[in-house]
Amino acid sequence: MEEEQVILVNELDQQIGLIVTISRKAHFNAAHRLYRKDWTFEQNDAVFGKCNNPNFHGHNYELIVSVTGEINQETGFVMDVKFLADIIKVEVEDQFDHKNLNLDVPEFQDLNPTAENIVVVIWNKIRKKIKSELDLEVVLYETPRNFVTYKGE
Ligand SMILES: Nc1nc2c(c(=O)[nH]1)N=C([C@H](O)[C@H](O)COP(=O)(O)OP(=O)(O)OP(=O)(O)O)CN2
Ligand SMILES: [Zn+2]
Repeated sequence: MEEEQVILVNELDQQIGLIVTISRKAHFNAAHRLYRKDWTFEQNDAVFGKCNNPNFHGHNYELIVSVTGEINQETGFVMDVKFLADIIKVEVEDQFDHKNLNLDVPEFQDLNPTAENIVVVIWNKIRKKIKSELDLEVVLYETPRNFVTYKGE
């Protein structure tokens, strides 16, 4: 019995200082139009092509949110993934899902909703809700073949 306890303590000791990444997937469906308000239709057409359709078009966005940090010795968590899921729901899904990004989402009133700009907006919203000692990375798939990554660097 005593021998078992010693082994257990040693195993726990080995976890100290280990850095682990936890990830949570999410998705939202949204419409957008890529264009600049200060350009003519022709200028926008030349740069953004079919994405400049004035009647908008939509994507099934997929998200992978990753948090990296030290394992808490008491809980065994980097952070509770349920807590991360709740942050994503409130900060991203509730704000973006089934919305027109250009018309419905304040962050894109004057910001072109490209995948690059969307991932930075999402990162900033989630960053505010995560402990400062944890690192955050967000990967956003706009289509199954097009995706962007932002780590705040
Ligand atoms: N750098 C970026 N380029 C493009 C973005 C972007 O956000 N950043 N966005 C678009 C459009 O939103 C467009 O709707 C993307 O769709 P599409 O070109 O149809 O992408 P697919 O992966 O479905 O296309 P395939 O070529 O059939 O693989 C364009 N560019
Ligand atoms: Zn698009």
